[in-house]
Formats: sequence, structure tokens, C-alpha cells
Amino acid sequence: MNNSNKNLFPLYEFAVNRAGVGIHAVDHTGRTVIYNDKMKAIEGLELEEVGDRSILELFNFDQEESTLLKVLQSGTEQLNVKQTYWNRKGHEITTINDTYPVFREGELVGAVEIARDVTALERFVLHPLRKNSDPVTFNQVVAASDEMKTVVTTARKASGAKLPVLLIGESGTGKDLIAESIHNELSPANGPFYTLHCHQSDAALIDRLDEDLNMSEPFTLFCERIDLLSISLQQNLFAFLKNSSQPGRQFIASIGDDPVALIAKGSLLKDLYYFFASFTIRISPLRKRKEDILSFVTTYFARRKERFGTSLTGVTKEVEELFLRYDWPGNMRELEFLLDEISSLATTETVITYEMLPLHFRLKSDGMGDTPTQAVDFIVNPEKELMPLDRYLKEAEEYYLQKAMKLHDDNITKTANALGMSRQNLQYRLRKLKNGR
Ligand SMILES: Nc1ncnc2c1ncn2[C@@H]1O[C@H](COP(=O)(O)OP(=O)(O)OP(=O)(O)O)[C@@H](O)[C@H]1O
Repeated sequence: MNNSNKNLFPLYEFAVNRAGVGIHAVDHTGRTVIYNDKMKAIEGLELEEVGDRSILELFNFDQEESTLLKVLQSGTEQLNVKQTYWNRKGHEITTINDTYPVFREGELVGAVEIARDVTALERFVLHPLRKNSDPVTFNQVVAASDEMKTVVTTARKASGAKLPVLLIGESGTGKDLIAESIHNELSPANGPFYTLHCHQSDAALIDRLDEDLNMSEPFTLFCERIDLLSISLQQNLFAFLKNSSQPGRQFIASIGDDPVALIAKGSLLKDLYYFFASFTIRISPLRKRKEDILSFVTTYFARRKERFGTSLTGVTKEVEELFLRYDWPGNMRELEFLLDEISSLATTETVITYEMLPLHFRLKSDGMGDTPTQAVDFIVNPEKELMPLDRYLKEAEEYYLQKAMKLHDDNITKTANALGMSRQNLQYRLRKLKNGR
């Protein structure tokens, strides 16, 4: 690199890190050389995990899993590859990826992947309750489990109390749905329901609230995932709320994790937490209230039939059992997306069979039987049918990594050392197994 190019390096670096798309570039050997801030946000990596390694060997991808490596091998671009997955922070992310080979003087020197995060757009398009123009009320909330029944009862009380409300739950558990139901239960009815999407880092986000909200009429402001705002924006939000609290204004917030843990790790401002904490509602993850799964499926098809006249009414016993075994890391949203995906392909079928499940779901839900995998499962037994090699290798890897992690008290660094692999590689593999990506 000549001197003038070197002088330009800080400018390139700045531009790459400020870009609104995720950028991941590898050189011709497959080594990561660029991994920008947006890509870290998409993958859910912490800055300190990347540290100085931001341009060196972040992951050791398996050949067949990485579009980047595929493009390196084939030398042809792959455009518009859509991926939906749950990143390591448990956030559901949908990206559309374009991956290009890069040539210099006819020689392949690397590949670049550009990922557009379309999560918000996807949610807007696919959100069935939003598609429905009816206001969202508690009637639309599926609550077969005792846990969810308690949530609904407490939320109804919250709308009577007219106090700020804090909703706590993993992504996709229905916080947004409950917030809007509280709003529509207020008596007398409130003005508009505004959602402040806190998934952004726009410095003027809070300053604009005064203009964006009509302060002369009653309203409900739902601050969705305040724990994703920077602390300085949380301070601005707290100042705004303190100055704007008055009768007729309902404030609701949501967070994705336990507030004590969030405050301890510096992701949640204590003052902001106390502002909302007067009425706290916890929504358990779907895996802890499995009664809601089949109830949601039934409601989903009934609603779909009513609106589109579709013929699907339910799932086979086999699928039912699979749904009950699977742990739904993306909670109700993941189930809803899956049903959307299947329904959009169905024609005259009346029940969803195992064969109609998309491959990505079959892969990640396979092997989630009640009996955990044991070492003996990997011995070739002439009395048992052989497993396909892919599945055998996947299960063996999962088994080995789980055992190794347990042996080292779930400490990533120690386990990675013992396995002779980088910490990043181990984290990548664990996350991949979890997401079934
Ligand atoms: N109990 C439920 N009954 C009916 N639909 C539900 C229920 N829980 C969630 N959903 C549906 O699942 C999807 C995700 O819910 P929602 O957006 O409210 O989750 P969230 O907890 O706010 O997620 P995030 O933290 O990612 O914003 C929505 O389409 C919602 O309607």
C-alpha cells in the first residue's frame, strides 16, 4: 500500500463502520479482514469480543456453511439470500445478503458480504395483528397457560391503575401485543398509541419526541426495548418522561431481560427503570408455557380461515409433538413466522404434516427428542438403522461440545483452550447449533 492509500485508511475505516449495512469481507484464504460495526450489531457480538481482532480471524466458518466461502470457491456472486435467525443475544434478525467475489487484475483476491437488516420491515409486513386493522385488544391474546392468564389479568389491572408499566420478556413473547392491549383497555379511551422503536442509535431520537407526539391530546407512548438504547439516550428519555408525566398520558416500556442483570451490566439506566417499575409484568418465554403453543396454532388458523378462507385447520399429531418438544428461542414470533411460511405454500391441505415443515425448521427441531443424546448413540449398532452421516456428525458435535462445556463449568475460554480452537470459533459453533442456522 503506498503512502497516500495509507492516509486514506482511517477514512475507509470510518465509512465502513458508519455504514447502515453489515459488511464482512474475507481475503482469498477465507480470513476475515473486515467486520464492521453494523455486522457486529446484526450478529449480536459485543465490542470487546471483537476488540483488536476486528479484522482478523473472527470466525472459522465451515466451508459449506458460509456464503462467503462458497463465493470464494465458485467466483460467482450470490444475491438476495434471505436469512432469518436468532442471534446470540436472542434477537430475531432477518437479513438479505449479497455476496460478491472481488478480483484484481483477473485474480480472485477475496469476497465481500453485504447484509441488509430487514427485521423491522419484515415485522411490519408479516405482523398479522398489524395487518388486521382492528385495534389490538386482550381478546387477541392467546392465554391458555396459567402464566399467560396471570399476565392478562395483571395487564388489565395496569390499564385501570394508569401508572407507567414495564413489560419484561424475551424477544417475541408478546410485549408489544400486551402494551397495545393495555392502551385499548384504558377508560376513558386514550388518544393515539405511539411506539418508540429503541433499536436505533439516532442521537436526535428523543429530542424529536416533542414534535412527533401531539402533546396537546392524551396519548400512550410505548418505548419498545429501552435496554437497546444507549445510556445517554436513556438519560434523555428519562428527562423527557419526567417533564411530560401528567394525567391522560400513559407510558409503557419493554425490556428483553431481567432488569437487575441489565442494570448490573450497564445496559439499563436505574432511574429509567424506577420510572416504569411501578407496574411490572413479566412474560415467560414460550418454552416455559407450552400450553400456549397449540392454542396459538388453533387461533392462528381460525383467524386465517375467517380472513382468507384458507383450508388449513391444524397440524398432525407428529407435528404437534415436535412443536411441543422444540424450545422456540424466538418465542411466539418464531411460531407465527413458521405458520405464515407454511400457510403461504399450502394449497388444498387441511392439516400441516411433517413433510410440509420447511427444511430449516426440520433441521433445527430434529434430534430434540425427550431422551438426550448419549455416548452410546454414536456406536454403530447392527440392530439399529444407521443415521445419515450429516445428522450423525451434527449430533456428535453437539454432544461433544455440550460435554466439554459442562466439564469446564460453561466457561467459553477454558473450553475453547481444551478443544484447541479459538473462543470465537467455539462461540460460533454453539450459536449455530442453538439457532439451527
Ligand atoms: N399470547 C399471544 N397471543 C397471540 N399472539 C401473540 C402472543 N404472543 C405473541 N404474539 C404474536 O407474536 C408476535 C410477536 O409479538 P410481539 O411483537 O408483541 O413480541 P415482543 O415481545 O414485543 O418482541 P420484541 O421484544 O422483539 O419487540 C406478534 O405478531 C404477536 O401478535
